[in-house]
Formats: sequence, structure tokens, C-alpha cells
Amino acid sequence: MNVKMNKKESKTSLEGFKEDAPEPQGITEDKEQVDNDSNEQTVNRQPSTVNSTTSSKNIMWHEGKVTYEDRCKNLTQNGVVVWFTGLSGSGKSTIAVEVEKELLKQGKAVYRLDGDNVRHGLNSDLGFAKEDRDENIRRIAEVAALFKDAGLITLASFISPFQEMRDFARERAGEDSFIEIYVKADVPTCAERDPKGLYQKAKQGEIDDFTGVSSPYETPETSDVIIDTDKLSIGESVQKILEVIANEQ
Ligand SMILES: Nc1ncnc2c1ncn2[C@@H]1O[C@H](COP(=O)(O)OS(=O)(=O)O)[C@@H](OP(=O)(O)O)[C@H]1O
Ligand SMILES: Nc1ncnc2c1ncn2[C@@H]1O[C@H](COP(=O)(O)OP(=O)(O)O)[C@@H](O)[C@H]1O
Repeated sequence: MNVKMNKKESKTSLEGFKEDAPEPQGITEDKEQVDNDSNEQTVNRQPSTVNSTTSSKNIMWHEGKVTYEDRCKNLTQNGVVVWFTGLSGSGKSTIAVEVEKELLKQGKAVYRLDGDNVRHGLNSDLGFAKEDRDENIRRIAEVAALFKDAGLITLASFISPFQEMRDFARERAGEDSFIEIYVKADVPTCAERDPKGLYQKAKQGEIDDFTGVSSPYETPETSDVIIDTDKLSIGESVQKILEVIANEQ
């Protein structure tokens, strides 16, 4: 197994650093950021594959002795975030559940994050207005990036209707550790499937801000894979995604 470096992470993590900041040593990135805006000259240390977004000057990274690469070696796999986006009813959860089952059979360390499930706990305080959806995806993007840093194949299925937040999730995981899958099915198809009866409720005005009906879905511009569930069976979709994941390992 070849543990992969993350090109975009390397680039991003250098941004904003002083010119005399130390260069990365070996495969583990360990950089120091000296904050000159603060009287106290705070030093922020950043880990191998998680880049800081904190605006606080008094938060310091506590370096561990186990790296991302160490974890990947133990697990004999690379961490990756597989991000499923699409309308409600497009098939995100159905496909992700099958992909998870197949990866587990292959002996992979895999974990699935799902919109409905996460909204029962971590994000139970959030609704479906744009700012709530953005915060929902921001938190999930951070969680998924941490799971990836733990070395897991992380499946995330969320409507994630806004391009900006999908890009944020990609940036947090790192370009080389993120696969965006557009689970494509149009509103009429999803409304006909209506597995939870939500389109019916939305059309009757019982649900506000329902994606595709009264809230926008921005068609993905940068998906790595498009799965057209109008054309592909569940089995065909699962096989296609397993092949893409295998290429990342
Ligand atoms: N107003 C509205 N719009 C869209 N979806 C709604 C809404 N209200 C409840 N639900 C249910 O919530 C699930 C989507 O949650 P997500 O966290 O994936 O949404 S988002 O990414 O923040 O847009 C979604 O799950 P999926 O059908 O699996 O996509 C719905 O079951
Ligand atoms: N080719 C297909 N791929 C995925 N789901 C499909 C397909 N054809 C029909 N379906 C059905 O569509 C529904 C998709 O629901 P779900 O997986 O909950 O979607 P989402 O998670 O995107 O809201 C399920 O009832 C599933 O059986």
C-alpha cells in the first residue's frame, strides 16, 4: 500500500506562513505559524493532515507521536472522504449503505455519516434554512476530515445543496483524499419515488424550504463521479463507486 501525500493540503497549509517557516520533513508535515499580530507571539503547530481554521490567537496544536501515515499503515488503507450529494430521494443513502457493506466485507475500516442520522444528534439544533444547512455541512466536513485523518474510508451522504459548502468539505479533507459523487436524479423522479413521503408534504405546504421544491439545489460543477440513478441500477452504482474507491487505495 502506498500512503499518499495530499497535494492540496501541502499547498494550503503553507499559505499564510512566514517565509522562514520550516519546510516539511519527510512525509509528515509539521509547520510552525508565528502570529505577529499578537503581542505574545503565539506559535500554532499544525498536524499532518488537518489544517487549522481557528481565528483564535491562543489556541495551539498539541502534536502527537502517531501520524496519519502510521495509522494508515496499521489499517493497510488510505483515509478518504467519499461525499455523496443529491436531492432527497436520489439514492444517496441506499447506495452508501451498500457501499459500506461491501467495503466492510473487503476488510476495510469504513464509517458512514448520513444526513438524517447526524441531524438526530450532533446537528439536532439545525433546521433547513440556508445558514443552518451551511452550518450542518461545515460541521460534517470537519468530522469527515477527522475520520479521514484517522485513516477511515468515510462515506458522507448529505443533500449538501450548495457548491460553496461542497468545496469547503473537499478543502477540509484535502483534494487528493476527497471523492465527490453526484447522485443524479431529477425532481420528478425523486418525487415519484418519495420514499419518506416528504415531496408530498412539501407540495402540500407542510414542509418549508424543501430542496428541489422550495429551496435550491445547485447542480455540482466539480463532481469526480456522476451516478445517474435513473439509468444505473443500485448494484451497478455500487460497483462503479467501489472501483473509484479502490483506485484511491
Ligand atoms: N426541508 C427539507 N429539505 C430537505 N430535506 C429535508 C427537509 N426536511 C427534512 N428533510 C430530511 O432531511 C434530510 C436531509 O438532511 P441533510 O443534512 O442531508 O440536508 S442538507 O445537506 O443540510 O441540505 C433528508 O434526507 P434524504 O432524503 O436522505 O436526503 C430528509 O429526509
Ligand atoms: N437506481 C437507484 N439507485 C438508488 N435508489 C434507487 C434506485 N432506483 C430506485 N431507488 C429507490 O429510490 C429511493 C432512494 O431513497 P434514499 O436512498 O433514501 O435517497 P436519499 O438518501 O438520496 O434521500 C429508495 O427507495 C430506493 O430504493
